[in-house]
Amino acid sequence: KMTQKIIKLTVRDIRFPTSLELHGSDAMHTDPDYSVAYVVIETDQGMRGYGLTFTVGRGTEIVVCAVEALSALVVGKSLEEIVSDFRGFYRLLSSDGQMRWIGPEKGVIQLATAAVLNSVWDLWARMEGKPLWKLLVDMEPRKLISCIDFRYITDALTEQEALEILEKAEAGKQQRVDQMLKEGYPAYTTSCAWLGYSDQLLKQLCTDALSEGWTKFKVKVGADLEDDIRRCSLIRQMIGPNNTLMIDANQRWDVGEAITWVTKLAEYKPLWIEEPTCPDDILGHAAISKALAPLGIGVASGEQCHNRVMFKQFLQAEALQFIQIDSCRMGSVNENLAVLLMAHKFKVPVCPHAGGVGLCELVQHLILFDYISVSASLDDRMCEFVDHLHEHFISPVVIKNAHYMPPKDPGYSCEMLESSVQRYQYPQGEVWKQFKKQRLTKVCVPIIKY
Ligand SMILES: C[C@H](O)[C@@H](O)CC(=O)C(=O)O
Ligand SMILES: [Mg+2]
Repeated sequence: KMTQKIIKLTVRDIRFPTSLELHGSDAMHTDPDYSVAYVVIETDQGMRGYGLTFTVGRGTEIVVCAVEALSALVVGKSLEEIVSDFRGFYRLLSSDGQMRWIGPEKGVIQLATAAVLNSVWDLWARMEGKPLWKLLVDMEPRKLISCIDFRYITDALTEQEALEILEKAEAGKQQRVDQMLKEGYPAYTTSCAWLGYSDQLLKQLCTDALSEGWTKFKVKVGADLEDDIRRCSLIRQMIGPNNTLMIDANQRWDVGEAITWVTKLAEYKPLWIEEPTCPDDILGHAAISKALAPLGIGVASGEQCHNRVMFKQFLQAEALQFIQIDSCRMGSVNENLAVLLMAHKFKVPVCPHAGGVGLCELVQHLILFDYISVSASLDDRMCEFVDHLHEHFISPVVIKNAHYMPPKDPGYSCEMLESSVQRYQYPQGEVWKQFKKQRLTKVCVPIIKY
């Protein structure tokens, strides 16, 4: 099976008009249309692998172009060739002598790398007949290590150290698999409190979430302090003192501003402030972490952290207390493995970013692997959940009692319903043609203040 050659790669621009109802809105992304560059690879024997990367609307066409530019590096290869030297293949994609100039390993080209490699991992897991998390959990530590590009991170984590972490976690692995199959992985919800939601909607969604068993909630902040105080106070009252609250500013502030603003929200006892400032400002995050530590508030970031080298520095600078990996921002599973192992060495809990479209479906595999094969701990750990657009996936996430239940279907859970792909393809899908016809260029209610 593994000798099958990949003979075709297609990529499509799929957009969902989520901005109409301000789903996903935050202080910086006021009108996101949750979207994906959706990749399908096909072998000479008709097997398919599915992959995607997430975007928020305009610009997806640029990611599609970048995927097309990478496709020549994949088409013609057999899965055997790829996975027998996955590190080499990762490098081929991320360090192509000409294309690396438009990165390297960041921005659009890294999103495209993620989409392509996600489809390769999906194909591999399908060929093995396992969900991706199980493929990873069953893999020999040495084989896992051979998928990681350690270039630029050996000052923080050597191959030998990574191997030792994985070998040490072999003990008790089966028990943790059984536990996950029974209980699932703990999750928190961001669905109640997008920035553009009214107080009434927030209350309704929070009431529903509490009745469904959610105990951890994230609220968007950062556009207007008075609004933040009102919303945080409302949600804290609703969830009570013992449930967990997190706040997310999506990069809105300068460093000093972040410290003063969050100090004013401290009485609502947030566990973390997420993305307080520019996602590239490592020393800024370190300063914020230091200033907020006496208030018991940690700093979380990662959804726009573009590669392992950035995460390495955040860890070295003690700039984050929660690491938020993302399945579609960095170089797929390969690069996420490096970050999970570094986070473990630096003793920083991983709480993945999910939501968007497809991000929950994908990242659940990585966090299950983290618990079973790396961290062996659930302390201070939880995976984000957002309740949008799961109906477009062939194997949507299963949430039970606020926990992710491990996926059972083979693959990386990336495959979308072909009917959804056709309907939402931009701009030719029926949904977008309809908007054009009605000249309804998606008018958003401007309730977000600047
Ligand atoms: C634009 C996205 O919805 C973003 O707000 C998501 C996010 O920050 C999160 O889920 O965390
Ligand atoms: Mg966020």
